[in-house]
Order: sequence, then structure tokens, then C-alpha cells
Amino acid sequence: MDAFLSEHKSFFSNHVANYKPHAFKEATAPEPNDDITIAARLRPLLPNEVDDGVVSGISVDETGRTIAVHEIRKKFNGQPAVNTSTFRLDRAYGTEDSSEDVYRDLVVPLVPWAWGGGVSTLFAYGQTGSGKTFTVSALEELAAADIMGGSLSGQRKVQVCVVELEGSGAYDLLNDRRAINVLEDSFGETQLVGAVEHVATDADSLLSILRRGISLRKTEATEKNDTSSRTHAVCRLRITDVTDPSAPDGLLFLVDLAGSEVSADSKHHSKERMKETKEINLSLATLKDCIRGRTLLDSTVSSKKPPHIPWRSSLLTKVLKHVFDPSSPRQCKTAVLACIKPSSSDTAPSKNTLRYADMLRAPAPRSKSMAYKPNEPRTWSNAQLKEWITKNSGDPPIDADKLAPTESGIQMLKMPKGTFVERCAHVEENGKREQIRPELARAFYDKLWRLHIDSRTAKPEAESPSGAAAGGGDELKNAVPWKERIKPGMFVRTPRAGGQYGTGVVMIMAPEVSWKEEGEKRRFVCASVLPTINPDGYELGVAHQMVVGLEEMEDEVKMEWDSAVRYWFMDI
Ligand SMILES: Nc1ncnc2c1ncn2[C@@H]1O[C@H](COP(=O)(O)OP(=O)(O)OP(=O)(O)O)[C@@H](O)[C@H]1O
Repeated sequence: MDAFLSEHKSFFSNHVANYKPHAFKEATAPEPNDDITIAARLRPLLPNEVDDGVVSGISVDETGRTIAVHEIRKKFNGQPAVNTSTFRLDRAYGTEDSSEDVYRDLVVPLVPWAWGGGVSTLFAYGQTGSGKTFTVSALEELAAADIMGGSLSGQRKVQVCVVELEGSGAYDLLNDRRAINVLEDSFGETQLVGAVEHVATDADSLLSILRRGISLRKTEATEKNDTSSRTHAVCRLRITDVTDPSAPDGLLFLVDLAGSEVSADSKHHSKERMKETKEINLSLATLKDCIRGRTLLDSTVSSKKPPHIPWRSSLLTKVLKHVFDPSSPRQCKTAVLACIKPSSSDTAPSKNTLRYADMLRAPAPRSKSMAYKPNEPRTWSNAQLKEWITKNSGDPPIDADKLAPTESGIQMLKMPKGTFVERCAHVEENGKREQIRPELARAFYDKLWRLHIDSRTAKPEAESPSGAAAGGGDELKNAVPWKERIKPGMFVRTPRAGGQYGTGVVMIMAPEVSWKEEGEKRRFVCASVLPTINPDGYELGVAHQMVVGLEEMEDEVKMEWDSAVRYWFMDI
């Protein structure tokens, strides 16, 4: 311990124990964001730390939202003073709080979201030895009991995989640490290709699968933790609605990150361990860059050039892409837990951890409000959505307050189908509760989507996606025969793209390099346009390429990209 601190230990400890933070001005605090909760957990001093006389330098106030980091300093007259940095988060757990408290606030909202078909993520990060594995393991156990406990309605199949990320490699912990690939599919979703999924039949089987995965994780003794996890562990639960094959699977990610180490802690490492520490710190630095990018994006949502979010730069951020990618087609709920060590000698890394937590607590994106159009669900406010639900959901109508207590039209469109169906489940009529059949709820969900798709594929009234000037440009373009305007990105109809699954449409990617001929003999490398589960939506099969001659092309096809749902729609 620092000699000055040792000399003034009781003064410092008194300050830490009695510290009351200044009242935070709630008016200036960011609006709470329903989709992301940021919390910190302070672990208690361990018995060996108490024996060694380690002094706690961190405190959590009684509101359970402010965490303070205290550092002793010497005044010019040699007297001690304390510098305190405070951080206001959505939640702050002190040494008295249990893992059940953390579970109740952070994971309870994530479970039904994933059960309903959404994507939920919890990740814990912090310095080595700060309690990440302790907390995430407890949360996994509680989640297993919750998910398989039977309190959630509907029939689901639950499959688990546990993957370890180490440097640039990903390994399946439940399949002899076989190497797997982390790839992005054509919907922009990250897939763990090659990871074996194990079916859980009840809480015990789910727990034993999780425990088996966690026990196989690579650990080493570090300066700060005898059993430090030297890899990132990703536990993913895939939840499939067996009664609705068209519903996307819900996903629950529980991620325990490897601990960061400051250089002083790694000075005695071997060359190999230094490399490993460097890789861990590098992937955590990319995570921080993504956090920073996402924060900038949230605060500059209206500016022309969105900030770059480097999620492709590390495996970890590729796996967590859905947390950072603003164009993610699925609505995600995320909880971030910053784990903090209490010792006064670790205040610098603790402040660093908390600074990033604070940074993530960005205001909810201020999307440009769109003028209300009765046939465009994405322009509806909560009141307009409720009115539509009441008028269009049959007799007796679905309870709009239960289905959409706070959501706007665009939020309702992003709601997982299972959650939508679940919220429709009951209706109040003459004080009596009646069951709404899931088929009817699903049909109502499809009705909303049908309206959304129709509004996206209908011809724009006055404006075009690229503004008024584009209208004139289109007229000009249409005056030139389409075969003379051929360029990459254009869609054309060709019988070559027919067949069992073909749509008869391709997108031109590039001229074929070998072509020498002119005129009608020109050929182009094209990507097939493929059908999707959405009857009006199409995706690009970049892997389904073909070379199509100009003479085989019948007509130009206008298609419009809807970034909200990540499908192409045909402009008829
Ligand atoms: N809330 C807590 N209550 C009691 N003990 C705790 C708590 N949190 C952590 N510990 C103990 O602290 C030690 C370090 O915790 P843990 O291994 O979870 O840290 P970690 O952040 O995962 O470390 P690393 O990054 O090195 O893997 C363990 O002995 C653990 O049992």
C-alpha cells in the first residue's frame, strides 16, 4: 500500500464510508433508454484482501445509482485530502447487493424479450478479478431456472451453445474446443458457424450444459486473480417458437469478457502471456471504440456522416454486432454490467471501466419525427397506434393498452412476433377475460406488417427517397433506354433466374471481365434476387451468381431497399 495512504488510512476510510454524493440534476441526465441498461457492481473485499489490510476506495450511495471512486492526495501543506469522481448509472450495486438483485433488474426484462423472438444481450466487463465470472455464472443459473421454469407461456425449444473467443479464434467449448467461424449472413446477422447447439429439456439439463461449458474455459493465474479467465465466453440460448415456423428465433446472449490488465500487472508475464494480454486488451479497446462510435451515433443521429463503428475489427465485436449496429433489422435489448474492484490501489482502472459505462448511457436515438400518415405505421405515435389497434383488431378489440402501452408505430414493427402474440393474449370484455387465439394474434401482426410493406412499396407521392431533385432525374433517366443505362446495382428481369426458387430477377454486379464483344453480346456477372419468409420482401443471393448476356435481359426492375427490415421490395 502507498505509504501516504497507510499513514492516513482511518481518515481515508472514514471519508469513503460517509461519502454522500451531491444531488444529480436529473433534468440534465440523459433520458432513460428502454433498450439498454447500464449498471455497475462493486464486489466486496475478499478475506485475503482484508487480511492484507487492503483499503476500499469505492462506494455506492443509497439511491443505488451513483458509484464513487475516491483517491487520496497530499495537499501542499502535507495534509491528506480526497479526490472523488462520481458516476451516475441506471443501477449501481454495492457490496451488500446479491446476484439475485442484479438478475431482477438486468436480466428479468431480457428473458421474455428473447422468449418472444427478440435479441437480448448481457455483457460483463471490467478489470481482472473484479467479479465478472462470479456474477455472470450466477445470472446464468438464475436465467436457466427462469427460462425452463414454466412461467413463460407458449411452447419453445431451447438450444444452447457456449463459445470461447481467444485472439482471432473462436472455439466451441461444448464440442472439444473445435474451431468455429464467426460470419455475417445475408440478413446482416452474425452466425456462429459450426457451433454445436445442445437442446435443453428442463432447468437441470440447461444448467448442466452451461456449467460444463464454463468449466472448460481457459483460466490462468494472474497478478490479480488466481483463476483469471483469459478468453471471452459467449453463452447463446436460441429460443424457437415451435408453433410458428415463420417466427424468427429469439436469442439470449450472456457474455463474460476476459479481464483487462494494466501493464504493471502483466510485467512478470511470459512472452506468450504478454501476447495473450495484448490480444485481450486489443479486443477490449475495439469494444470501447464501438461503444464510443455508438454513443456518437446516438448524439449525431441527424448529421449527414454517421461515425464509423469498427465492429468488424475484432471477433468479440463481430459477435456483439447487434448491440452496436444501428441498422440491425431486429430490436435488441442490452444490459451492460461494469464490474468494479474495491481496492484503493485499483482506482485508475476502475475509473476507466466506469467512464465507458457512463459513455454508453447515451440518450435514446433522436430519430427524425415523420409526419403522420394514416397508412404508414412507421409514422404513428403511441396514441395513433392505439387508435389503429382498437379500430382494426376485430370485435371485441385487442386491448391497445396491453399490446402497446408505450410503443410508437416503428417500435411496434420491431417488436418480436412472439412478444406481440403474447401481449394480445387476453382481452377484457364486460369485466371478463377472454383468450385471443394465437392464430388471430399472428394474423393481426401480419396485418400491421402488410400495411407497412404496402406503404413502403407504394409509389411515393411527392418526394422520392433521394429528394425532390431525384424525381426530375428519374424522368431524365427514363428517357434513356434501359439497356444503355446498365450499371452495377441495377435490377433486371431474365428467364435465366427462373427455376424452382428463382424470382426471375437479378442484380447486375459487374461486367464480365472476359467480354470483348460489343452491343447485344455484352455479358454481366449478376447476383440472384431470392424470395424470403416475408412474401413481399427479397434478399440478394450474392453467393448465387450467374453470367447473363444483355440479349437475355428482358426489362429493368425497380427495387427499393428498406433498411428498417433489411429486405428489397419490388416497385410495381
Ligand atoms: N460479489 C461477490 N461476492 C463475493 N465474492 C466475489 C464477488 N465477486 C467476485 N467475488 C470473488 O472474487 C474473485 C474474483 O472474481 P472473478 O473470478 O469472478 O473475477 P473476474 O472479473 O471474472 O476475473 P478475470 O477477469 O480475471 O477472470 C473470486 O474469488 C470470486 O469468488
